[in-house]
Amino acid sequence: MMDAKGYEVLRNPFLNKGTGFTLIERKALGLTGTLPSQVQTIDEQAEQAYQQFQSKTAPLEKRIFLMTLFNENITLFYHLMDQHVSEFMPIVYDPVVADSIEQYNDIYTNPQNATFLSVDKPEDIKQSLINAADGRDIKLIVVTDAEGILGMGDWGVNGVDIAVGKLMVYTAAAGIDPASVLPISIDAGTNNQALLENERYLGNKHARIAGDAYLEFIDQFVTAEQELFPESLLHWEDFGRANSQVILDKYKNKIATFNDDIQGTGMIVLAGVFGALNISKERLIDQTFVTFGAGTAGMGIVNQIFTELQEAGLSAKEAKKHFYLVDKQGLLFDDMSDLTVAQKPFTRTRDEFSHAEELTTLSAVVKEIKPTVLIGTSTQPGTFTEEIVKEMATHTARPIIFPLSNPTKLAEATAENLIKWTDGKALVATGIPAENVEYKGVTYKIGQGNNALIYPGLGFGLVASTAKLLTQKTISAAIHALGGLVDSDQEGAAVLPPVSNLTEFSQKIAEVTAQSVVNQGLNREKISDAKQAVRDVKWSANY
Ligand SMILES: NC(=O)c1ccc[n+]([C@@H]2O[C@H](COP(=O)([O-])OP(=O)(O)OC[C@H]3O[C@@H](n4cnc5c(N)ncnc54)[C@H](O)[C@@H]3O)[C@@H](O)[C@H]2O)c1
Ligand SMILES: O=C(O)C[C@H](O)C(=O)O
Ligand SMILES: [Mn+2]
Repeated sequence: MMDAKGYEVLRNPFLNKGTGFTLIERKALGLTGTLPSQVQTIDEQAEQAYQQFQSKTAPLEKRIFLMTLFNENITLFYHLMDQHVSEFMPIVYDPVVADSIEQYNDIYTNPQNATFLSVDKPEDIKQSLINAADGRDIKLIVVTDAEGILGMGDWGVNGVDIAVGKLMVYTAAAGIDPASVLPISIDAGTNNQALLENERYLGNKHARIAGDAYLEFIDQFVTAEQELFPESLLHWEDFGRANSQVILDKYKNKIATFNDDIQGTGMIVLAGVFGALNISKERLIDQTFVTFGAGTAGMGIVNQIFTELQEAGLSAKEAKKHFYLVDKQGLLFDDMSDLTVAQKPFTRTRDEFSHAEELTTLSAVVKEIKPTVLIGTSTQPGTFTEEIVKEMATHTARPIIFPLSNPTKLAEATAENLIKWTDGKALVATGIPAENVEYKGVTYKIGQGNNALIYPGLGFGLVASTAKLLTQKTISAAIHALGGLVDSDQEGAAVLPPVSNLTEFSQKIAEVTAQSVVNQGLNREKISDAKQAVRDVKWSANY
């Protein structure tokens, strides 16, 4: 790749600078005459590209423009994104990434250097990874099988865009070298009937392969991936409820890996709860949690808070009493036959209640339990109703309410309604970005309770410190790094720091993560100064 010449250089987005090539470079690379005579600085190029970006009105058009730019000139793309992080995040990532996944077949363009692995061709795994890496030294992989894309269900091969989007946030937020990353789609088939019937669908046109055959394919993938990129971090994204925890448990003590929906979400939500408690001046051990939607994310959140309650001195038995899980069945009881492995330890018994059989709705549970914290990862829009929220607010001075389901159309409530219904008392975080809420003369800032606020720093810290494993100790350290970054005394303060500071706090999370890895002796390479190690590998988007 480094010896590329002429159009090979211009067509390689990792190498291309377009009109940014100096005359000397043009001569050396055989580009003389292939570009107009003026040489532009990257800022001049960025200004022109931004103007073009702004001329598009539809969010999906904006996204297509940015993806085309990415495919042409990666350095310029990130230089521009650096200047407009808060504006670009919702376009390259959630929520607009959801539109691009839904319309993938119709707007298909060059797949951003992604790897496509087919469950029908296990023999191709290794060569596919080699082809897509194209000689690059891969340090970070985001892989999805797209069975649970955000809250939208199964999107088959279209889901590759979430892996691409997550990686773009990694580089924009934490500064991981884009040449060292690889997005991967595992095409295990799809159970999305509309896709199967769509003539333009680009993935395997058969039902999802499940069970042992599926897990065997995953294992072949992990083996090949580890063999080819032994120092890489493997990030799992948007797998289905039945597989996500199983896969994580299988590999978490063997390789550097994490599941973003389970662990990343657990981390950001606990950080948000801490932020809220800083404002209300209350203690974690005094909270009662109702989680609505006890799936991958919901149980990741419960487990993270459960761990923290024990850190705070509670026994496992005492800590469990703080949780009430609500899923499709209503409150989850130990006698139910359709519980997941993750749910089982946190169920309740019917004899705890005088009318257990009535606790089949969120409304009934909130009335009965009087929670202080309500978390939504249910994929069910509008389910945090005015009645439920007002009921909660009558028993709790500062109710903590996080409607986290993505994308926008699936959120359990809007921040604005939560502030109004509780007369400004609710401490709110939402999954997607939310505007400030003006209410009775106070400006309420709304934190974004999205794992994107934490996984880039965490992952980059692991890569920079050449971590062999991710431990609970490191996870806790990273969560606490995010605390104390919000001015909680200001009226209407947010529970999490703003996305406009994403690069700043991702750096801090990365440093704390790297330090924790080194403290535990989990680094592969010798590292004398963890902070310096993070600075050393940080990539910046300049020529
Ligand atoms: N903000 C974030 O950082 C973040 C992170 C991860 C997931 N999420 C969002 O959380 C949602 C869930 O994601 P997941 O990966 O956990 O999916 P999942 O499928 O694993 O879990 C969803 C759960 O909701 C339950 N559910 C469905 N209908 C319900 C109903 N009517 N009442 C109660 N429960 C119901 C399902 O049975 C399941 O247990 C998605 O919308 C996703 O976008 C947000
Ligand atoms: O992708 C996001 O916006 C967050 C999260 O990973 C999700 O699945 O919703
Ligand atoms: Mn996700």
